[in-house]
Amino acid sequence: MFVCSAAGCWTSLCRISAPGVRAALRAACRRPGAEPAGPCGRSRLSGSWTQHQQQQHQQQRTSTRRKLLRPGEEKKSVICIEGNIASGKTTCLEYFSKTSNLEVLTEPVSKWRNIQGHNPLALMYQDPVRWGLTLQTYVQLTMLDRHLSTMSAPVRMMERSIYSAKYIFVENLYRSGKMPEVDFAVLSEWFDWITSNIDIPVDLIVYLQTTPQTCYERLTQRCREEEKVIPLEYLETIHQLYEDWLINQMSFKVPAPVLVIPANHDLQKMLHQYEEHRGKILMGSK
Ligand SMILES: Nc1ncnc2c1ncn2[C@@H]1O[C@H](COP(=O)(O)OP(=O)(O)O)[C@@H](O)[C@H]1O
Ligand SMILES: Nc1ccn([C@H]2C[C@H](O)[C@@H](COP(=O)(O)O)O2)c(=O)n1
Repeated sequence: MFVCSAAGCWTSLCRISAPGVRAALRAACRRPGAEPAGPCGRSRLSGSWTQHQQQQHQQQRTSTRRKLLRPGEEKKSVICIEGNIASGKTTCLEYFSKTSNLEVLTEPVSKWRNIQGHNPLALMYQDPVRWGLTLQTYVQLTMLDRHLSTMSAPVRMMERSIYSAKYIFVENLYRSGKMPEVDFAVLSEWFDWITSNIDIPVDLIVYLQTTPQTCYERLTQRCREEEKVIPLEYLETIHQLYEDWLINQMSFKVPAPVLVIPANHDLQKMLHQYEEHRGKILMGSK
């Protein structure tokens, strides 16, 4: 059972600027006995839905949504586009942004590059041991804010998620010895609290599967100032973490079914694949 001291919570909530996060934290705090809404461990889809997966998925969605939907309220779907750095996520979102009744939310990278005149993304790449916690705390807050923002269309397609922030990037910093244990513990407790007390619906994960080499070439071509220090080995580690999470499903719980799209191809072939998979991506989330 979740219990909180309202006065204590308000003191700390006042410091949080993201309004969506503040509202959700407040709502969660007012819900003694609120049920944890953590990851559910659904499995991977490679090209097609199995009947069992579809039934399980539908049952889970129905039972969750039954509690939340009011009469006449529209059913909404959230699709998260996941993949390595420079795998083509933003390009994919751009393509789908022309779809009607769909909103796209890119990762708030501009915020990570500029918070009140500071650039925690650049600081993290320069000195991960010192600044990893700073960046990842802000990533966690801004991703939560993205997840909780009011939907303006029945379908939302968003870049990455609060889950990959923790399971891929925080995990990588910690495992590579670049995040002190105490920093990892603080971030983990925040993450566990959030995912146990706040409903973060994800209906489908689309995994853009690339080789690290392809990402390295695209990253070099994109030429983002902060990322010039990234070596191929970094992308290889991120790739392996993604594969263990979404393909092998042996590291962390997967919060939604996974649709894998091979993404090493040139742009034209990628757009063709998106068109080919459009139904599965948009209807698969229903
Ligand atoms: N299929 C593709 N083939 C070649 N270049 C691509 C392809 N998709 C994206 N790019 C380019 O690669 C870079 C990274 O793509 P982007 O969509 O920003 O990746 P992400 O959002 O995953 O970091 C950009 O310069 C983009 O124009
Ligand atoms: N939790 C995170 C999420 C992202 N980053 C870094 C990785 C990239 O340099 C940049 C944006 O990623 P992209 O959208 O280009 O794949 O942010 C991170 O360090 N931690």
